[in-house]
Amino acid sequence: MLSIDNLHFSYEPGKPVLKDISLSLLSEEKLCILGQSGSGKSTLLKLIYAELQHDSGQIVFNKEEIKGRNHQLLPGHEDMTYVAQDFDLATYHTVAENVGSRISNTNQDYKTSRVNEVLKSLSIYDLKDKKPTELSGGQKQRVAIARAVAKPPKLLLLDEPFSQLDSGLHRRLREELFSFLEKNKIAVVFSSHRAEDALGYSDKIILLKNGEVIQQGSASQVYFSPQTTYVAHMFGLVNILNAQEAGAMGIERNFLKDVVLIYPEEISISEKGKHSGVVKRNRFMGNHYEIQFISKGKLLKAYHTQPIPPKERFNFDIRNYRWTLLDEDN
Ligand SMILES: Nc1ncnc2c1ncn2[C@@H]1O[C@H](COP(=O)(O)OP(=O)(O)OP(=O)(O)O)[C@@H](O)[C@H]1O
Repeated sequence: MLSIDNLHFSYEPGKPVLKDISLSLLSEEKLCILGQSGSGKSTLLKLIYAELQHDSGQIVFNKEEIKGRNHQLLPGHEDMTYVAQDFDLATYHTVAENVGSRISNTNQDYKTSRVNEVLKSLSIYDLKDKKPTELSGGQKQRVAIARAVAKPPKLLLLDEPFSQLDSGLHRRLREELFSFLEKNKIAVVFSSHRAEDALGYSDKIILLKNGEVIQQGSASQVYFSPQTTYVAHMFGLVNILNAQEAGAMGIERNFLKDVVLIYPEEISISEKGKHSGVVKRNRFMGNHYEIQFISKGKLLKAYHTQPIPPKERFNFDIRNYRWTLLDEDN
């Protein structure tokens, strides 16, 4: 349904912001553009929506080329909706009016029931008679998303859809929104700087750094085979061992790669483990403890169900690891 080939874009001549971007998306698929602030996520979404004009490359949506802002009177496409970071709600209209604004008035009963269904699905039914000025940032964000899906598009573009929400509400809305999109068969391209959004909620991830795709694939491909330490660090805590430290752990050298990467959950603490370590400190993380320990002179981190007293010696096994390339930024 969407394919992008060799896309290049710059806001100012000679200062490329997106370089050689290629990706594809099938109907009903979910794609996450993952990257740190300034990596080019919003710019890529704006190009797909033809809010900007790409310098070269091709964007095809539903077999139609999106030629860019200079080639169409208004941005967008009838089968695509876009929720920007500024929401752009109509201030003098109620939440229900905003959400219904893209649904035709020809069948009022349908319109009312569809608006109510969407408001309930996104837990904002109670806000239906309020005006946007009476809402918090997170509530406005949900109203903007509700408006974008009330008349179901084939493709929804979401720029950092959970940025305004605290973590509890973020998890709840994320679950509600993605269930709604799946039920309504709506494909989505969304941007996030948070890897946990990408992991559980996308079929594909593209990882942007300084305007370039540094890796793309399914969530598990990217998680388990990160091409660089930068990619791995996007997913949180990792242990990185240089060749010498890896050798001391009995891990065979891979001469094409720089370092060994081990996720904390890949270290299992057990009496019969073939390595040993001494506990430096424990961190309580709610449903587990992060055990920081020294083994062969290297500080490592593992997860465990219980704390282990500092200075205590224990045994562990490394269940999985992979060699990868060192990225100087991480
Ligand atoms: N209107 C503009 N004019 C010039 N440069 C811009 C403009 N908008 C963004 N940029 C630059 O383009 C680069 C990519 O910005 P973009 O907003 O796409 O990144 P992002 O990954 O979405 O960041 P964030 O997560 O902070 O929104 C940044 O270096 C930014 O400073």
